[in-house]
Amino acid sequence: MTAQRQLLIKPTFLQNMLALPGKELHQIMEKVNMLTGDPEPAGKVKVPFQRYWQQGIRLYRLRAGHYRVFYTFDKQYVAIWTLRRRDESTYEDEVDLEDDELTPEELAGLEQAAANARQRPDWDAIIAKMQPKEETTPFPEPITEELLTRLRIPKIYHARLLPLKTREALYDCHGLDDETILRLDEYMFEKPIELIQQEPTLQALGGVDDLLRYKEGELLDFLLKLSPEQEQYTRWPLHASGPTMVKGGPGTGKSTVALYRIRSLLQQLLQEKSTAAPRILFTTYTNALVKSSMQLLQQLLGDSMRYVRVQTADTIATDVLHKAHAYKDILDEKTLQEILHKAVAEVRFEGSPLQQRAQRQALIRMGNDYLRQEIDTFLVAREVESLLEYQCMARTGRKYRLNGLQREAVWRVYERWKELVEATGQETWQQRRVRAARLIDSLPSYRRYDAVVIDEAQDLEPAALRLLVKLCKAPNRLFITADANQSIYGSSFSWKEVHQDLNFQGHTNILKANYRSTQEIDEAAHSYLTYGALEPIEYTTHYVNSGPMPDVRAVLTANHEIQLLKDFFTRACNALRLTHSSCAVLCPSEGEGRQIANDLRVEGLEATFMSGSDLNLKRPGIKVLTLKSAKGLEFPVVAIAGFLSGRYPVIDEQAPEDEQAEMLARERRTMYVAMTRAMRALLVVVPAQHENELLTGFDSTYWNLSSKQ
Ligand SMILES: Nc1ncnc2c1ncn2[C@@H]1O[C@H](COP(=O)(O)OP(=O)(O)OP(=O)(O)O)[C@@H](O)[C@H]1O
Repeated sequence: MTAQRQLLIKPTFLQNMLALPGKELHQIMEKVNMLTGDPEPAGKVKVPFQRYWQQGIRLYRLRAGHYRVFYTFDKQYVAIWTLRRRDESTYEDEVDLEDDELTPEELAGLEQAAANARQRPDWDAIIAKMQPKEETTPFPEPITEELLTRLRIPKIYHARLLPLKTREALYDCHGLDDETILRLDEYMFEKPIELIQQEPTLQALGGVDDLLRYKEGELLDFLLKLSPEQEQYTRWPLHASGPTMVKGGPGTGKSTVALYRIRSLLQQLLQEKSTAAPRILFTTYTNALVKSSMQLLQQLLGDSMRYVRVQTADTIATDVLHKAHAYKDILDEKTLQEILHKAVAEVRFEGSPLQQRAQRQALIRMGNDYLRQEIDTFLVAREVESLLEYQCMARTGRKYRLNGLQREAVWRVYERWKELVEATGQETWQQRRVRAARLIDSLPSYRRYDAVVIDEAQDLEPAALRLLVKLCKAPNRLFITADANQSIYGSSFSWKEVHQDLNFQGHTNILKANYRSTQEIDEAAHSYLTYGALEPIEYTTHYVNSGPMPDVRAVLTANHEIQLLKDFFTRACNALRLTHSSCAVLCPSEGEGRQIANDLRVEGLEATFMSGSDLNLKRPGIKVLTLKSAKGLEFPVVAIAGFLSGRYPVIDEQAPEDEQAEMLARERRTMYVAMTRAMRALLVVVPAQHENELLTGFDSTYWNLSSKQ
């Protein structure tokens, strides 16, 4: 008897299943069950689907009454992709094949064709085929009460849906939620196999029973099937000799692995008799990421979520200060700028008049922005205690070299700045993190965690990391994910410099397959980052998805920009079978973002600007965000726009050249992060009338520039 393979499914198949009437459902479930025992092609019943094999997709189909089940398999699993009603007129190529039983030679020929297949399909041709050819596309069958009930479409929408006759009317119908639109669309018009291929693969651990429970509404979600490479990193043993770090380019699944790692840690801890009730801390960079991680963890852990705390490092730092009765308010931006101006104006230098003049000039050349960065992310965050220490330090990550005299000038300003800040009774975020990391040692009653998982660590300051390390009961229970090239706030530092426990030697792994973006988007973003990268960027070596090349378009006016965005979103949504809720515009600042959201609304598109602290990704319509607040998130369709004012990037032209280069590199990394949020379609809109260093360097090998201008 052959061993049962693991059952995997694509979301499209789940949608198909919902539409099945009861009798057919049982017939299909029997076939699916049978496939997990024996998926090998056999006679006319289970055959390779020739058209897709020639494109390199090893798809098979199985006859099941009035339906066909489309699936792939290997030694370990069977993955069910979709279910289609048999309709001889629609599937002529299948009918041809079906009548001809394949000989072993023909099958070998298909194997060869699949092996030789081009890696990148002709997306222009595929998309052209997906676009509606006529003005209206009628539904192939009427919408009925019975159908809506089977599809689990909420009763409140029925009256609105019953009179609809065309696809366009469905998308134009007000007051429907996106899930309803997509569910009906998917039922009426079959989704192209190329798009189903790009869907994540889910695990039905309980086999067909899980599918039946889903149909009954008892099971709401399925877990993602991780790759063997990812799986391995979720299982790093509890008793490893040191902390673990997982690196990897954007979209390689670092956050996903971190979340699954928690599940595995929890299972291990619960098995260990010595741990009463395990406590695990998961931290990530922003509140928006905290929210989305909590939702995923809830799905992953169910009731065991009670053992996990999800927070930003800053929330924890604040909590520590409250517990230590040492809380201070955070200084606002305006006061901070005034304090720095005052410190620079009042600072007294030592040495000869010539030396004093040289120090003053050094400060002027540096500019206040640079000085502020030096104080915040270097002197305060790295807890430099004396001028001597500062003079001897390697300033890792800072391009602009400072000689002894210049360092002394900065140090004197820093001393005055500290006094002025202290006089306000308030503090900066950097100071708060440092104080919390120190105070935690004086709080033995503050509960430590059995394990700490830190996501997006590249942007955490050393003090925040140190605090998190101290909160973990043992260094080998630390798990960190990071990608230096996505660092958009701080500059790089060495982990061991932060804390002796952060020694990752022998415990650093690199994820190499990108699951989020198409190969075309990821490669285009990499080519753009060539200037600005902090680490070599040739990490990613395998892509799961492919699609058309991303576009760069130049515009002259705001109106032109809005028309371009509107056209891009409409085309992309049509081709990818999505609604506008899957689209995002990423802008350099809140001002530009609000304006674009407003202009899109005037054009009749639902669009909302969302600030970093006010993200609601479930909200229908186009999301408009700043480049920075999109960190860690993802959207199927992304446009980067809002540069017409010519105000970005903000680079102080008075600053020394090295420093300007450093600022530009940071801005380019921010753009890179924004580009890599796109899953399937990406457009960058640049101003036509002025050159901008941030918006140059689009190589035509990777970017579609044909329509630039
Ligand atoms: N094995 C997998 N199969 C299918 N999808 C996956 C797999 N692993 C990750 N994904 C999906 O890929 C996307 C990117 O994953 P994730 O956010 O974990 O990547 P990341 O490396 O943390 O990205 P970034 O650093 O760019 O924020 C998510 O939608 C995730 O669900």
